Amino acid sequence: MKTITFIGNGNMALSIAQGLKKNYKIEVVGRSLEKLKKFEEKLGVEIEKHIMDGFHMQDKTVLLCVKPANVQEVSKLLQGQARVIFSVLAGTSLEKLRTNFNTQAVVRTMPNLAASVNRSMTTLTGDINFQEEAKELLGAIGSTRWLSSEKEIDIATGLAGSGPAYLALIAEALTDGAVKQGLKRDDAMAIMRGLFGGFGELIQDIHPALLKDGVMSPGGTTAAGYGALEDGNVRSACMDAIEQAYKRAKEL
Ligand SMILES: NC(=O)C1=CN([C@@H]2O[C@H](COP(=O)(O)OP(=O)(O)OC[C@H]3O[C@@H](n4cnc5c(N)ncnc54)[C@H](OP(=O)(O)O)[C@@H]3O)[C@@H](O)[C@H]2O)C=CC1
Ligand SMILES: O=C(O)[C@@H]1CCC=N1
Repeated sequence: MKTITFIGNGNMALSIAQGLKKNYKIEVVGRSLEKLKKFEEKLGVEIEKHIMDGFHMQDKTVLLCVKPANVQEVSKLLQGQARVIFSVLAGTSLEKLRTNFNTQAVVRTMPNLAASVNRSMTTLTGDINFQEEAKELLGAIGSTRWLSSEKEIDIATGLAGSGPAYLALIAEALTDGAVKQGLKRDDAMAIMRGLFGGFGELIQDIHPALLKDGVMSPGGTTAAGYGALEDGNVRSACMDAIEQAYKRAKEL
């Protein structure tokens, strides 16, 4: 079994490790043995645990899962030259990764929180020689799409990386709206979850505009509600959200 070396033991590392644990041996490098043990407990399989300071990554296949602000601090603690680093760090350029880390190759990846349920939409870019390996590795946690530039992965970060948070806002707001009109909270939550489950399937094959046309009856309830969303500038706010997320990715 091939070994994947996670550097970082946070949420994203755990979500990805969940998807990989059946087909790969997992090694995790962190700052505290206690946290590494908790990671192992949550993952439910035995892992190799290593402290970051002085860790040798010679010829290893690394999944870098720390925060963008940790790059310099973390890189100073590591020794040896990695075979390849797959980074999940938002907005952190290939150049910055190559400058800080001793590695033969670098690929940027942008998974999302659905990695924990094997349904991540992960975008990829970087060393073209590792395109197939990146697709196979990150394909274990959902769908992948290789992009041809860093600009594109920074934009996609706003769409699919941050996207679950934006959709969660919509989900919570619609549920609150139903509660405000008198629906019980438990019922509203169950209905909202059913809505998102079915919508997730539908949107795979139908253009959003056609899906909307199919729901909206002349003079009906959907048209009434849709008008309120347009009055509230939801469309424009969604487009601004992607713009602001992209802008932020470039600053990281
Ligand atoms: N959350 C998400 O939905 C997504 C996140 N990402 C990216 O994933 C990366 C990790 O995010 P996430 O897992 O959510 O964050 P977490 O906060 O859960 O994990 C961060 C990890 O970095 C480690 N760390 C923090 N500070 C330092 C430091 N100074 N030196 C060494 N290690 C440090 C933490 O160690 P310790 O446990 O010891 O504190 C922890 O293991 C980020 O770069 C983010 O851009 C990408 C896509 C989606
Ligand atoms: O908010 C962030 O910066 C990270 C990247 C995408 C999702 N979470």
